[in-house]
Amino acid sequence: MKNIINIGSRKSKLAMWQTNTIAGQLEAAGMETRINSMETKGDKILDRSIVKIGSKGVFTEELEVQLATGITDIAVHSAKDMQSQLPEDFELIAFSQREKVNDVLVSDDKEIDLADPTKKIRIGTSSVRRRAMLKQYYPHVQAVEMRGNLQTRIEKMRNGDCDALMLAYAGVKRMENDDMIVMEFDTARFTPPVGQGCIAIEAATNLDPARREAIRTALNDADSESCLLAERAYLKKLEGGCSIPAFGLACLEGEELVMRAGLSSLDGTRILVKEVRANRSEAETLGNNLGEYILENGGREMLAEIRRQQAGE
Ligand SMILES: NCc1[nH]cc(CCC(=O)O)c1CC(=O)O
Repeated sequence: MKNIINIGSRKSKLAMWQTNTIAGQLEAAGMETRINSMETKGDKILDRSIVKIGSKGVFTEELEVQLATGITDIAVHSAKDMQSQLPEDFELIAFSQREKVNDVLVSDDKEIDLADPTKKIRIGTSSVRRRAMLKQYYPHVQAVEMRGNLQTRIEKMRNGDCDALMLAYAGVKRMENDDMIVMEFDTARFTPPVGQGCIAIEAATNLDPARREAIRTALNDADSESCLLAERAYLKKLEGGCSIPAFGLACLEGEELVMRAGLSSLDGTRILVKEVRANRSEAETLGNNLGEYILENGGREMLAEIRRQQAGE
């Protein structure tokens, strides 16, 4: 019995899908698992945007308490929901193989066409990045604030709150709503946020090293890890989490990492973007340098303005 891996997870349907997938991989590697699911602060507060709830790690804090006390060995997260700087004594020990990373438009109206400026289309999203990019590339489209899980959002859309939803393909696919996808956004203009499509495994740094290694061997995808190290180094340089409209995507071309990342102003009128390449062994340096470049070329001022605007909201 003592070799059971205890896994912490949020209770949402997407979180449980991801956790069950991870548990399945551990079981396939010969380990026994037990899932300990809970509602976090971020799941309970649905009437305010994440920016306004204010505290960092609203989806992770309570899971980290369980890791620190040894109630759980690992916690399963969407990589993109993780802060770039984890609290001391915690680390990400594995990254899953990645799902398709792009955003999609979900609607009951198959005829919806964002490119037609005569149509008044309202798109539900709570993401500042998606809001800014929509303003940039489809200025006639209206973004409306929309939180809650995928099922809630689809319900709100059907109640008339909006005409379509902009979401990560990964979540839509995992919830088996991919039959409602009416458009796929290209990653060159709509570059996804750092970590999209990837599941990250968090542990306390005091986790038994043999357990840590066994878990990592069963779960870690080396290609995913290279990309995520670059992307997370970028976000860390910007001192960002999911509340700033930063974006970053690294892909492997052979042994070379190609990374495209940037930052948008909240109103979507300005977008900074840069693409760089390096050998995958330089993943973190690549992300860090790209962050430095963005900061030095207008990003620092843009970030300061974003933080002022968000503080005033
Ligand atoms: N922000 C919430 C969130 N966190 C992870 C996913 C989807 C799965 C993923 O991108 O890994 C979503 C939904 C969305 O943004 O549409």
